[in-house]
Amino acid sequence: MTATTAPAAADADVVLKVAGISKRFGGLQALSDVGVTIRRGQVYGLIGPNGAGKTTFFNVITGLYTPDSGSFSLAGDPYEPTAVHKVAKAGIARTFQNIRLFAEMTALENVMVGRHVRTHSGLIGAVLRTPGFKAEEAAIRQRAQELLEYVGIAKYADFKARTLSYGDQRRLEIARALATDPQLIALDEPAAGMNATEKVQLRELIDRIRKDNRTILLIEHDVKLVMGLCDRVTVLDYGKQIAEGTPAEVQKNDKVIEAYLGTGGH
Ligand SMILES: Nc1ncnc2c1ncn2[C@@H]1O[C@H](COP(=O)(O)OP(=O)(O)OP(=O)(O)O)[C@@H](O)[C@H]1O
Repeated sequence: MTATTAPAAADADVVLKVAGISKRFGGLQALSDVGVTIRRGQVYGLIGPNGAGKTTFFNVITGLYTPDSGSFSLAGDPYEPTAVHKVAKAGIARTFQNIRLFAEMTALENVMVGRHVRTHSGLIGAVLRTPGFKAEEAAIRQRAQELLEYVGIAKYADFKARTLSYGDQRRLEIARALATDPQLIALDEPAAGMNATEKVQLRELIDRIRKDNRTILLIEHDVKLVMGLCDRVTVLDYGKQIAEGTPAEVQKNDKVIEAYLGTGGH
């Protein structure tokens, strides 16, 4: 391979590339020049002590916060993370630390809402119930049902979201995110509040999503889960990226030990 073709080939499987992200809240520099490169099929972890900037980073790349600086590309195309719906359309789906489902809608309907990001009939079609809308709606319903099966909660399809257990609500959020056919699925503390059995099941699900060649960005406080699951990890501390590498590499990093692991975890 020649030197000129190598960079292009090396970048061909890059899903998310962000560089130079900075974000200040008043006098607080929440992110300073943070960048990540995430490749297709990777589970990429973002860890760091409380207040390190993980959620801010997530919020910036998913359009909730406007960064002060930074460049963004998704599957080789630049994207502007200026609004949540634009980011979803561009191909990043996310879940939230505090689950955000439509509590009074059924599990199936929650996933169908996610699918609507990729539909065409729009609001007018929905109101007039045009034939095109009805056919599309049937396809959406079927795909939503398949996704509930995929995450293991098909039997709750007709249950209101609020009646599902905590672990199942998190699975439902993942199904809804997958319904958008994302290039990247960003999971914000998916294991928070889960018991040991639920964590094992979550790990299996994330592994399965990866094997299906999806790409995952993960914020997680459970260091064991992150280290066992992720291909690469970035460690933030006070808004700065203090380490990047494989789990084995970052675990050995002195700055990480001092800033994070050495404190006994958070
Ligand atoms: N909207 C905001 N306005 C002002 N300050 C904010 C805002 N969001 C976050 N911060 C501050 O930015 C810093 C980084 O917070 P962030 O929530 O990103 O950290 P984190 O790593 O996700 O923490 P945790 O693990 O506790 O969720 C913190 O000092 C926080 O208080």
